[in-house]
Amino acid sequence: MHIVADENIPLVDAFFSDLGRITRLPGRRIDGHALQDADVLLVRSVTPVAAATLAGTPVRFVGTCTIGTDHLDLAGLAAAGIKTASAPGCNARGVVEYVLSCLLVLSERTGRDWRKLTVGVVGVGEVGGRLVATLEALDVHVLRCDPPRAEQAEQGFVSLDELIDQADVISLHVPLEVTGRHATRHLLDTARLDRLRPGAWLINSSRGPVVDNLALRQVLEARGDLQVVLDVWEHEPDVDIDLAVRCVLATPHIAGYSLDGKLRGTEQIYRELCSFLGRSADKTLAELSPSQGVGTLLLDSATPPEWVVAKALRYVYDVRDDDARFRSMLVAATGVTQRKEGFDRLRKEYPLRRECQWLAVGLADADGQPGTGTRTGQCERMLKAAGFSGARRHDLRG
Ligand SMILES: NC(=O)C1=CN([C@@H]2O[C@H](COP(=O)(O)OP(=O)(O)OC[C@H]3O[C@@H](n4cnc5c(N)ncnc54)[C@H](O)[C@@H]3O)[C@@H](O)[C@H]2O)C=CC1
Ligand SMILES: O=C(O)C(=O)[C@H](O)COP(=O)(O)O
Repeated sequence: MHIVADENIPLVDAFFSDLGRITRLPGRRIDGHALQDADVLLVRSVTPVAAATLAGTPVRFVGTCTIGTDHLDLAGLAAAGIKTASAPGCNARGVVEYVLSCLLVLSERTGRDWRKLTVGVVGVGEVGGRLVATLEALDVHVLRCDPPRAEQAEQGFVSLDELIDQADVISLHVPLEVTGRHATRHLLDTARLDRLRPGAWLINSSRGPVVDNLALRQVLEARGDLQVVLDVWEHEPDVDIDLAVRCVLATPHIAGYSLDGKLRGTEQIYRELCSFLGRSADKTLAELSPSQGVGTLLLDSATPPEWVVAKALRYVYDVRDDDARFRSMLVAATGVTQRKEGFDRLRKEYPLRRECQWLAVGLADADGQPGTGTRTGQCERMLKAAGFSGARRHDLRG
């Protein structure tokens, strides 16, 4: 069996080499020509796959090691008898940590405490659902908007227009759907962007075209009060530089780029392929992936819990690093080609990032003894709510 795989799928050899011969290619260079004798195609989000691309090739299975599937023509591939698989939820936690980091930075920049704001989450699936759960566990007031779920008679949702009227912060987590009753392309158009509350924060880490980028640039030119964070862009990797400079934070589609998230994506597609082939999936991520955490961070259990949580979050992931790298690439690039290459390079060479679960947070008092008292309890509770499952009272005396 011949497997053609995007070169940016980690552990592809470890998982798939027993199943067949693997050819690794840059995702944007995978086309019909490269698949002439391929049986299996493993992609990431940058490779559009239509039935026409695979016509005349032996490909019978297409797996994307991502959550999003908008780059796959699912209906066309199914009609052509080609099995498709994706990796639901694989990097959802990374996106939640990205959004939490953005909230910390926006708080610092505006002087508004994010925990006292109303956060509107649009799209309450794998990512949005985890974000809602985390924010609510941190006692943040959340509004949920998900018309497809609301239509299933589920309770607790508001319409998008109600959310826009009431939310101080809007975070988008919908799939990109170009057609249909719940289409999301340009879900935020000029009319809705104009109606954002004064000083609203908008975070888009879903897909670029969910926000009309030209309209957003024009609205930002007129409204300096809005605080916008974009991780995803219309026409990626060709980023509108005039829009990027108007964003408080701008990053190159890396919200979900924890190593853990990428590895889970590889494992999920390995399992899907084994099931398609009728083979048992005998390899596991637990055996193949790095098992070590990112160390221990000692924090003073007598300091306010929100400081403790902010410090631990910054230690694990700080979106300002990605923002700085992206901006310096945009400034250094001369012309569109270099900007596009720079966008892809930042993603390909993305630094090691682990998730909060891997950081052991030790809570000790100023004398190095395990924290006691109400505040330590609050710190522990908030750390666990934020995802630091390894938070403990720590004794420095050994
Ligand atoms: N920037 C990044 O690195 C990443 C981006 N993503 C993007 O985030 C998207 C969401 O991911 P998941 O939560 O895992 O997807 P999901 O499919 O689990 O959840 C999406 C939710 O959006 C809802 N929805 C659909 N149309 C809607 C509409 N018009 N208005 C409001 N809600 C609507 C659905 O009912 C569903 O509950 C992905 O499709 C992908 O495009 C995902 C992972 C990483
Ligand atoms: O999983 C998704 O959906 C994402 O948006 C991924 O973060 C995309 O990563 P790449 O596939 O573009 O590496």
